[in-house]
Amino acid sequence: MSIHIGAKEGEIARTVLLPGDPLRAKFIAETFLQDVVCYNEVRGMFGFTGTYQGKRVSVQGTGMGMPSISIYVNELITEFKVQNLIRIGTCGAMQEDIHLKDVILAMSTSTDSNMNKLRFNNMDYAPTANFSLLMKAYNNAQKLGVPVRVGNILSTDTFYGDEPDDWKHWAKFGVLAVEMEAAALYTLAAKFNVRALGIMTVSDSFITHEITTSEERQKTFRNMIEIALETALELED
Ligand SMILES: O=P(O)(O)O[C@H]1O[C@H](CO)[C@@H](O)[C@H]1O
Ligand SMILES: O=c1cc[nH]c(=O)[nH]1
Repeated sequence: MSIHIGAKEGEIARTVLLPGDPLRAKFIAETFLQDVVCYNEVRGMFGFTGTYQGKRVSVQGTGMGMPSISIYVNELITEFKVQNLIRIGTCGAMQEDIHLKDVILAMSTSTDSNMNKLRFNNMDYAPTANFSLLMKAYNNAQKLGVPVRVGNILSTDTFYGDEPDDWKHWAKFGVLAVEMEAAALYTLAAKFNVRALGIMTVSDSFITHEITTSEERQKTFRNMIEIALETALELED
């Protein structure tokens, strides 16, 4: 048991899927896993362990933003010995050729957060996905027939920015989409020498101002979740 996760020793699998929304964790556990046990309800941040095609997998909500995910990731790694962390989130598209419901594998993350500036004495660190996880996820997406984009994303501290055009600067430099957690996840995974990857589904577009309906979200989240679970099958404990 850790401060924010009420699981007992051994109740969390070595591979954990990390949605921001704890209700997405519940949906995934109920829809995709067998023999499910809910190991955490602290703060309503549900965590479940079950099996997918016989493989033990956990799914843990992280909340929104880098301070929140950092708490869960720290505890999952240091207290529960988690080795593989796969974020499954939503993001906003910042390029014209990225559309609603597209799936993005975040190879690297830019950020406007100060967390790593503090950590690295005001110098820049480049949070990067684990290549083995990235390659496995890419190959599984191909096998499942799900087209994916691979590239740099933005992890922001501000869902509601002050200036409506702030995102355009990142877009000009090829950043694909924006979310709010991957930079912290990748940094902590590197710090503790474990593996991390972010898989994101586009839920809205900064270009067209379209947003997905809840039905569309549910259906397309399936693609991202299946990529993550098929990847989990290939990982050693
Ligand atoms: O859908 P999730 O995983 O929560 O991810 C995205 O959605 C939230 C903002 O609405 C942020 O957490 C952002 O990263
Ligand atoms: O952080 C996020 C997530 C989804 N869409 C956005 O625009 N931002």
